[in-house]
Amino acid sequence: MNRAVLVVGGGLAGLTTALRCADQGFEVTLLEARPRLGGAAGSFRRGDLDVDTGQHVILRCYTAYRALLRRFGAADGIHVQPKLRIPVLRPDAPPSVLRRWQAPAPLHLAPALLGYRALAPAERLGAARTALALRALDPADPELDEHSFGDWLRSRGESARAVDALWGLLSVAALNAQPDRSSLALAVKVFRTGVLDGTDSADIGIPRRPLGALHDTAAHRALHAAGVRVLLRTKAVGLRRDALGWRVPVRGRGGEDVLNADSVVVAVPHQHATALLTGLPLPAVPRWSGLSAAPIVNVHVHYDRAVLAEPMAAVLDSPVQWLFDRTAIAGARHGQYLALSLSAAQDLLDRRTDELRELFLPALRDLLPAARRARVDDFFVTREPRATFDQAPGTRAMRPAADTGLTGLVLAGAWTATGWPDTLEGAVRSGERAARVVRAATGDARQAGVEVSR
Ligand SMILES: Cc1cc2nc3c(=O)[nH]c(=O)nc-3n(C[C@H](O)[C@H](O)[C@H](O)COP(=O)(O)OP(=O)(O)OC[C@H]3O[C@@H](n4cnc5c(N)ncnc54)[C@H](O)[C@@H]3O)c2cc1C
Repeated sequence: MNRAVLVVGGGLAGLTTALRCADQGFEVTLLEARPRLGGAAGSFRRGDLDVDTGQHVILRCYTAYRALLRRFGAADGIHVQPKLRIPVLRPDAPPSVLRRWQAPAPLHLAPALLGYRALAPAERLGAARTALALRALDPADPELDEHSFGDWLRSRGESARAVDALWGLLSVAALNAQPDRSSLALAVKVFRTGVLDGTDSADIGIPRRPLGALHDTAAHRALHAAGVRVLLRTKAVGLRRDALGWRVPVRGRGGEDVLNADSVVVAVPHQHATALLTGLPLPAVPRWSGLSAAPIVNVHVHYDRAVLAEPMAAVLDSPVQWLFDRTAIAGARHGQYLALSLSAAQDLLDRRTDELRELFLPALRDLLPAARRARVDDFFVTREPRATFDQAPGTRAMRPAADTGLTGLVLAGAWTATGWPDTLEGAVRSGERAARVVRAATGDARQAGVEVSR
């Protein structure tokens, strides 16, 4: 068996690939261009605060991601609520709560839909009917990916209010796109796997430690224990093959070098993969070059006192979308530190911090009476212009398989063809798949359980 595997990219996809390949007996080197592991799901320090590059939320149905955290010895780093409960705030209106029952699916959602005060009673009944129709759709049906979620909802008779205040409330956060810009196939995946098919699938998990503690510190320990060599601040700048295997020129703190490997797993975002693989005969590259990116903006507000009584809340009829209390997670020593997660944030990305301050502080005062009397001690903004790929109709055909068709060259990443949206769960599943392809191509394909082209 050819033993040396090089994994390029230390996000969740690369971390998973590296661990799985090491478990299979390969000699694994993991390259990461940044000084830390975790990719899009990391943290940085600002004064006394540990700030996540973007607030992340998981669902109980993220089984692969949660298994990876267990492998990191960090399963307690996420608190999963015992039963789905989402407070929904509106300015000048009493809050609603979306919650589930302990009943067989889809009955578990009856109270959430029928008691949801943000919709009129007829809209709630309509939404219950739409949920049943959605449950009959197959997310793997390629035809669904040709349509937008918004068009499909309207074809079912959903009102603009229901699209916005119920379906969009969840799908914008899950797909980082408005319903009219979201692939119906991916929306079906989100609502079936994430909400409708299992009683407890949608129970929400929120990190109770900074993402860096989970995906960098704890990941390093697991990689070390598995014998993976980790090279940080080391960027792959090309890729070529000769008779002896793959050659990967890299640039790092020590200057330039060329690393050799029998297999290379490219686990970098799609734009980087395109640049890295230029010149190789890969028919999938022109297809995935059609993928574009969508931004997420986080607005961070540190108040001198508590203003939000919930660990998190969704918001309607306001520029605020979702609110998270990050005080304890970030190690804030006083007051309350909130993060506002703003998905599909194309309109906010280029606005100056003082403009966002003028927009969001009054919006928070409208939602949270205690914020009207509170002093703002810190206000800052984090912007991720390429947070996810743009999960629009037609993107299914652009997402490549792990197996590139070139022996020993494998793809991973949340943007590859996982069937999942661009999420932590998709990233981890892509890494698992990539490790199976590496093994199949170099060793016992039958045992790996995958088909590989040669
Ligand atoms: C603000 C924000 C909020 C999000 N919220 C959620 C959420 O709530 N729930 C959820 O499930 N998902 C969420 N996501 C999506 C989730 O973070 C991603 O799907 C996932 O982290 C992607 O992992 P990945 O390994 O595929 O890619 P990445 O995390 O992008 O990792 C790729 C790595 O490759 C490295 N790299 C790139 N080029 C090179 C090179 N040439 N050489 C070496 N290294 C290289 C990069 O530095 C990076 O570390 C969010 C993302 C963002 C940005």
